[in-house]
Amino acid sequence: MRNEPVVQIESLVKRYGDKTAVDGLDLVAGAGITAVLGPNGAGKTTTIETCEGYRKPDSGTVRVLGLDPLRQAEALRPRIGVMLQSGGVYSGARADEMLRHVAKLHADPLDVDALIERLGLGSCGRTTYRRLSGGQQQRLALAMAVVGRPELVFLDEPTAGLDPQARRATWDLVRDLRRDGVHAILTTHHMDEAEQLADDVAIIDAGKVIAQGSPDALCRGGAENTLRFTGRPGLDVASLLKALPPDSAAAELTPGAYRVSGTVDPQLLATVTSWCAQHGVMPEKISVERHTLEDVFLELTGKELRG
Ligand SMILES: Nc1ncnc2c1ncn2[C@@H]1O[C@H](COP(=O)(O)OP(=O)(O)OP(=O)(O)O)[C@@H](O)[C@H]1O
Repeated sequence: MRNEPVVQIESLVKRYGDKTAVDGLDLVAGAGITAVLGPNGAGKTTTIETCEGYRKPDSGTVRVLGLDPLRQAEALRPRIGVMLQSGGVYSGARADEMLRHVAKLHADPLDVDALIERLGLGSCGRTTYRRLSGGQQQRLALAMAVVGRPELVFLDEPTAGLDPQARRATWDLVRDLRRDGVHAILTTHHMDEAEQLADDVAIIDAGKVIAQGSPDALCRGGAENTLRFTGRPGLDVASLLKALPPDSAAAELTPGAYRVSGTVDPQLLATVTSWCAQHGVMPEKISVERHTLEDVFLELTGKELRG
C-alpha cells in the first residue's frame, strides 16, 4: 500500500454559472476504498469528474496518484479506471467485443472470460450494448473500468438498479480488487454499500466535506446511541435521568416503554440496570441500538439519501 494519498483535493471550487457546485472542498483519500456519500446535488459527481480530468476546477488543487488530472492526463489515464454511466459507449457493439477491445488497450489486463463469468455477463456476450438490460449495462461498465487492472478505480453508483444477486457479485469483485491492492473512490446512495465496502467514508453536503472517517468511527463519534427497555409503566424518569451522565436523555415513550439516549456504553448500561435494581424494577427487553451510517448521515445533513 502507498504512503502518498491516492486522491488529494485542496480548496476545490467549481461553479456552473451562478451555481457553486463545489465550495472549497478538501478531501484526502488514502489506500483502500473511500466512499463518497451525499444528498442529491451535493457536488459528488462534479468532484469525481474533476479527479477524472473531465472538469476544470475554478480554483483549488486536485492530485490523483500524485498527478494533476488535467496537465498530466496522459500519465494518469492508464493508471485509473473510470466506470462511466451508460454514456461514451457505442451502442451497436457487442458486450464481449467491447470488453475485449478495452482489455487490449492495456498491458496486463484481467482475464476477460473470467471477468464476464464473474459478473454474470456470460449469457449476454453476443448481445449488442443497446439491447442489454440496465443492470447488464451497469455490470459491463464496471468490467470495462477494471479490466485494465487500474491502480485506482472510480465507481459511480456501481450497484444502482442491480438486483440483490448482481449487487453481491459486484461487491465481491470490488473486495477482490481491494485485496489485489486496487484503490477505489466509490459514490453511492446505499449506506449498506458504504458500510460493507468502505475503509473510509466522506460525507459531502453543499459542496464541502462535512465529515470523514471509517464507518465505525463515524457511527461511534457522530451520533448518540439508544438504549431501550420495558418495565412497569410510570417509572420516575426524572430520578433515572439524575443517575445518568449529563449528556443523556430518558423518556417513557409509551406506557412501560423507556428510551435512554446519550453515550451508550457499558457504564451507562450498568447505571440503568442498577437504578432499576434500586427501584425494584425488572427491566425487560433491554436493547442497545447502534446508530447506522444512515442515522449519522441524516443527523449531519438533515436529508435522506436517495433510495
Ligand atoms: N453541467 C452543469 N451545469 C449546471 N449545473 C450543474 C451542472 N452539473 C451539475 N450542476 C449542479 O451542480 C450541483 C452539484 O451537482 P453534482 O452532480 O456534482 O451533485 P451530486 O452530488 O453528484 O448529485 P447526485 O447525487 O444527484 O448525482 C447541483 O446543484 C447540480 O444541479
